[in-house]
Amino acid sequence: MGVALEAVGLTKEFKGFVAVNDVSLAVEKGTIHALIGPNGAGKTTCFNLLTKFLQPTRGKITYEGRDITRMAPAEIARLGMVRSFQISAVFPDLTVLQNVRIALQRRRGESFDFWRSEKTLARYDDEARGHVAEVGLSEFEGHRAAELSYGRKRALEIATTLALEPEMLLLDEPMAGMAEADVARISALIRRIAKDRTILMVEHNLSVVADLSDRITVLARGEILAEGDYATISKAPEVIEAYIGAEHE
Ligand SMILES: Nc1ncnc2c1ncn2[C@@H]1O[C@H](COP(=O)(O)OP(=O)(O)OP(=O)(O)O)[C@@H](O)[C@H]1O
Repeated sequence: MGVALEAVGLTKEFKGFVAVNDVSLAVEKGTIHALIGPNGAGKTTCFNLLTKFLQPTRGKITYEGRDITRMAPAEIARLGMVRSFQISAVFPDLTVLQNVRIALQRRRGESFDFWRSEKTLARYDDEARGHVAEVGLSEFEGHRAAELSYGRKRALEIATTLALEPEMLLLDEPMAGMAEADVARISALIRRIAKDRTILMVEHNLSVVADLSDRITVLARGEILAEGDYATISKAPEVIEAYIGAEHE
């Protein structure tokens, strides 16, 4: 299928402290790739580098073969690589459908004064309903976002991200703060949206990682410790040691 996102020699130093050290990884198109590791491993820093929220000290990042190392997050979003939950703000007082409609409007680069013309916006409704259905929120389309359960808010955030028509989604701990029932629902949702998209996620919940990921990169102390499918990495002695060691730190 080919590579969607690739990092070569990615390094980030904070005042001499090396948070990410010479990390190279390739996310294959059409796969779910997870970035895991014990606390302080450098996952968030690495994720912020890949999504261009941080500038690397050294290294190169390419998306679909294009050098994106110096690009801004908005530029790479236009190329089809979108980070969820940060870019797509949810407006609590607007309904589910209105929130997705606004995201559609933003994608088209149209004016943001959505309150003026209900008529103009009505033509987005069909498309918005499609995204709402894709994340399983159809019966809530008229509910204010603020009224939704935590898990459904996350589903709405994903819907607003899908409105940007990403080919690749970067998910930052999609299961964080989720109740057990929501974990199952969001997992199913991620699997569904991954059918024709590429996904890279940082996730702490290892059973979710085991369940969803085609490939996993394990970081520890800023470096890649192991890479492979879950069966492979969960058996690797260095991975077991890093997780156990981290518990005792
Ligand atoms: N802006 C910063 N300035 C200085 N040090 C930083 C900065 N951001 C991160 N670090 C350090 O880099 C290391 C890696 O942090 P990072 O947040 O990337 O790890 P993580 O794997 O995401 O951890 P966690 O699972 O606990 O969120 C940590 O030691 C952290 O203190």
